[in-house]
Amino acid sequence: MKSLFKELFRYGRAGRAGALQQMIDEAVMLLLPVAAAAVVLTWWTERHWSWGGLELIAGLLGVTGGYYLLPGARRRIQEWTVLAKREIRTRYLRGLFTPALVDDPALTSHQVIQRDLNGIARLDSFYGTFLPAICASGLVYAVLVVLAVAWHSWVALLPLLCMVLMGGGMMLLQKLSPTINRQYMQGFLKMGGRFLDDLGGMRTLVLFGAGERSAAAFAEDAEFFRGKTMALLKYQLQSLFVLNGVVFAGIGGSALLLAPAVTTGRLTLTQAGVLWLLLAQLLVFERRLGYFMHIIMSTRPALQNISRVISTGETAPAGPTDAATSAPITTVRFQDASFHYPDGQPLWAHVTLTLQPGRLIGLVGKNGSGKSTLAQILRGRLKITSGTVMFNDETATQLTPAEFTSHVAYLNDRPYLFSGTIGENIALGVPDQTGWWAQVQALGLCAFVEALPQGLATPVGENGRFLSPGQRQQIAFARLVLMAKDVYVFDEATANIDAENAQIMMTAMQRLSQTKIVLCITHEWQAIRLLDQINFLAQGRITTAGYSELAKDNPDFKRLLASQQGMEAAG
Ligand SMILES: Nc1ncnc2c1ncn2[C@@H]1O[C@H](COP(=O)(O)OP(=O)(O)OP(=O)(O)O)[C@@H](O)[C@H]1O
Repeated sequence: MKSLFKELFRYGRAGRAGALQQMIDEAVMLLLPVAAAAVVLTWWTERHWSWGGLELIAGLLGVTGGYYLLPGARRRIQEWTVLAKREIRTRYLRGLFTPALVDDPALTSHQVIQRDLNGIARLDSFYGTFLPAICASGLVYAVLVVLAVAWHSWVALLPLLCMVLMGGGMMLLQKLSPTINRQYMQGFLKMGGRFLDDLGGMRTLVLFGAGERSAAAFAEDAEFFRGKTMALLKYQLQSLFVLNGVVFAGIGGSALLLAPAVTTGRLTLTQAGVLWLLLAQLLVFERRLGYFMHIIMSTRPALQNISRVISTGETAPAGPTDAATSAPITTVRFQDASFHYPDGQPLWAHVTLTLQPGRLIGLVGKNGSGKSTLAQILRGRLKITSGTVMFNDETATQLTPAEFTSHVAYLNDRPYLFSGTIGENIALGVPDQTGWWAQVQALGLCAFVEALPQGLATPVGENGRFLSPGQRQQIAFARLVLMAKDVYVFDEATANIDAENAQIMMTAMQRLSQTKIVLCITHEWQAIRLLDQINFLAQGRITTAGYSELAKDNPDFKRLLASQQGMEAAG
């Protein structure tokens, strides 16, 4: 928690000094009513004006009046808050786009929006409440201690006692808090995730007449969230009850304790009044701090995540193009490699295969045999559980996520297109905007663009919905080729597109494989036929051979082909 506060304090540096000035000034202002009370009490008990008190009031008014005459004096805490939040948001968003976090399961869009960006918005309480309250209570407590020592009173110990009582009460309640906060956040994220999902798939819901079922599921999530919100509110009210109870007991109790000191003459009424007012102010600030701790506990998961994303962003290179790119990868070798998911049986074992440019290499196997898992290992997203994977002379474990991103390109059957034009989508990552179209044409990709009236300037619509799936795939393929990677992994990239487009894609893969490592993962008969070398994955083992050899000798391969041909014949 301490390091979290330290980290928050370092943001918005340009506005920090000004904000601290305003905090100190506001804290000093708190002494004004105390000085005024001292003057009034002196006049009431001794029938003369306390000139010292009046001078103090004049001095305080002078200092604070002078400060407030400065332009923007009252807005400095607010300005710092805005600056710090802006910096945190910028660093967080930059961190989100580091290669290491691109596929982080804790950073889905609704988690980013609901938990983290919302968490940043709630940081107002840190800059605008917590720090001013710390500053004010520090000053008031220092004055209280000095006066209590000078007047031989022990009341300066009372705020410490109250703090212990508040802390104890809060700690007891906070034993419950992690569970309550976690469940509340889970409910919030689940409901938000379903909302975004339903919004994205609204047409599908309508088409399948599943709107009512989905509404019922949403209502269930909303009810869960409502229950957890009520639990959180109850817990917050209980905390407030503890905080208020201690504050009021402290204020009332201190008055009762100071009264005998006045009656026995150990303190004058003015001294007792001054001590009591300082105590009351201090306790009110302690209450504010207690409540702040409460808010910070509920924002903690977001803050921890924000801090993780920011530090990953700061330590990793800003993007794939900035990554330390070593020599091009010309060989990838799996040597006696095995893999299993933490909760599963071995998926495949003792795999040995070599990937090099010069021929189109395939990875073939039936659904669930572990092909995509192997692709994730090639991308550095997963690690094998035994054996070795070598990229040139380096083991996969030596490569950083950024290096994987800079060397390995991946395309599955669900690429994302942006709402701009075809040209903008293809040239998305191209720094030099000239000459790229010729590269695309050389692979035989995107020839359909020539027949479009607007050519490359044709809008693609939201996620490419004005285009056919095959056209979308070609654009995504071309976009990757222009990034000039060394290893290309096509994971079922020709699934779900028509035969003509699939043929174009396969031809482009063949051409690309002359200079780059290309691995085509597929279980489609039409695509399998075009592979130069097939790594066939069945029963957890890989057999490497050509098409005709496998089709002749391997019963599992024959079965896969037969079922594929059957399915394709059935349409
Ligand atoms: N993160 C995961 N945790 C546990 N098991 C997983 C995980 N991802 C995949 N699996 C399981 O591993 C097995 C292999 O999955 P994988 O996606 O690699 O197969 P595949 O051959 O690519 O299948 P398909 O052809 O359907 O894409 C499946 O049984 C799958 O359920």
